Amino acid sequence: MKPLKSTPALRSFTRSLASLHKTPPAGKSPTAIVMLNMGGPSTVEETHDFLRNLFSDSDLIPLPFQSFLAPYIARRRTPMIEKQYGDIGGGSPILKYTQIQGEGMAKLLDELHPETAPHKPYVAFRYARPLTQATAQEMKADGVTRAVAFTQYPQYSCSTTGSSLNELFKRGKAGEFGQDVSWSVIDRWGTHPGFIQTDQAVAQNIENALAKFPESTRSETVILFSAHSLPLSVVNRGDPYVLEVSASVSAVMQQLGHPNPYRLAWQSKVGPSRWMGPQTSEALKGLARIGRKQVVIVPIAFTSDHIETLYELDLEYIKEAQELGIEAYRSESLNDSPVFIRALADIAAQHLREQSSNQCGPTSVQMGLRCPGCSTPQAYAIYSVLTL
Ligand SMILES: C=CC1=C(C)c2cc3[nH]c(cc4nc(cc5[nH]c(cc1n2)c(C)c5CCC(=O)O)C(CCC(=O)O)=C4C)c(C)c3C=C
Ligand SMILES: [Fe+2]
Ligand SMILES: [Fe+2]
Repeated sequence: MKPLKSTPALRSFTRSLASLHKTPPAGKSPTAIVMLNMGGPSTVEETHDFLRNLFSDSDLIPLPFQSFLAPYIARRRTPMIEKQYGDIGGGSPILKYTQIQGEGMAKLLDELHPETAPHKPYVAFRYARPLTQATAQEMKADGVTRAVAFTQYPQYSCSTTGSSLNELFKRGKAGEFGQDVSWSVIDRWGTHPGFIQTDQAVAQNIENALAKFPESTRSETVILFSAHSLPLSVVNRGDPYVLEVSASVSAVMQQLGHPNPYRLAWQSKVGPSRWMGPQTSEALKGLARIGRKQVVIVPIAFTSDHIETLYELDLEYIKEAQELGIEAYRSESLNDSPVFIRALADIAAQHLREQSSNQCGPTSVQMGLRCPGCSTPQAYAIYSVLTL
C-alpha cells in the first residue's frame, strides 16, 4: 500500500474532512445508524437503473469515458440480469432484510447504549433505492446531529465499503445531511468480537445444512465457502478484502468446531480480466475429481440474500454439483436471523461506547486523516483513492 504523501491538495482535503467532525449540540434528535450497502433492485423494472449506477461507480469499476460507457454497458446487460431477478422472485430482497435488521438492531441498541438513545436506522444504498442522497434528506429533516456510518459488508474492500464511504463523504461535504452532523464509522467487522456471534449464526446455518446428510458421512462433507471475487488488479494493489474474508472463514470454522474439510472459493467474476480464484464452479469440479460426494456451500461475504445466493448458488452451482455427482446444499444467508441482529447491535454498541470514552477499537474510526487511537490512515475518501 502506498504511504500517504502530504501535498497542499491533501492538506486542504484533510481540513474539510476535519470540519465534518464537529461536536453535536445537545438535543433529542435520534442517533442515526446509517446502514451502508450496494443495494439491489426491489423490482425487475429497477434493474436498469441499478446497473447504470453500478457501472457509473469508478470506485467499483474504473472505465475510460465512464459517463458514456456506463449507460451503454448497463443497457446491454439489463435483459440478462432482469431475467435473473425475475427467476429469483421478481427482485432483490436486500431492502426488506436491511430494514428488518436495522429496526431490530436499533431497538436493542436503545437498551444496550441508552446514553445515545433513541437510535434510528437509515438505509443508504449505493446503486438502488434508497440512495444516499434521499437518505441524507431524510436525516436532515429529522434534525440528526450524530450519525454512525455502519457498513453492512463484514469485510472491507475499497470497491464496496470504500465506495459507500466516499459517497457519504462527498454528500456530507456538500452539507446534504445538514451542517452539524458528527460522524463516526464502523468500516469492517469480519474479525470483531461481535462477529463471533455472527459466526455462531453462520455456524448454525451450516449445521442446519449439514444435518441434511446422514450422520454416518456428515463429517466427510466439504464446507465450501463462497465469496464474491475481486479483480486481481484490485487484490494486488493491497485491497484487504481477500485477507479479511479468509479471516472470517477461519473464525467460522473455529466456531463450528468440526473437523470437516473446508475450502474458500470465489464467485461472480465479471468481464475478461483476471479475478481472484479458484472460482466456485472450478472448486466444485476439483472436489468431484478427488471423489468428494457431499458439499455444503456457504456464502460468507454478504449478509442478505441476493442474486449470487438465490440465482448463482441455488440455481446454477447446486445443479452443476449434482451433474458432477455431488449432493450439495447451501447454508442460509443471515437475513433476519435474531442472532445476527443481536451481533449488529453489539458491534454498534461497542462502537458507541468507544466513541463516548474517546477510545478507538477496531471498528471505531473517525472521519479524519488518521485514527486518533492507532494512527492508521482512515480518511476513506483519500485512503481508497491512494490505494487504487
Ligand atoms: C462483498 C461483496 C462484493 C464485492 C467485493 C464486489 C466487488 C465487485 N463487483 C463487481 C462487479 C459487479 N458486481 C455486481 C453485482 C453484485 N456484486 C455484489 C457484491 C460484491 N461485489 C453483489 C451482492 C451483487 C449483486 C446484487 C444483487 O442484488 O444480487 C455486478 C452486477 C451484476 C452483473 O452485471 O453481473 C457487477 C457488474 C466488481 C468489478 C467488483 C470489484 C472491483
Ligand atoms: Fe460485485
Ligand atoms: Fe484505531
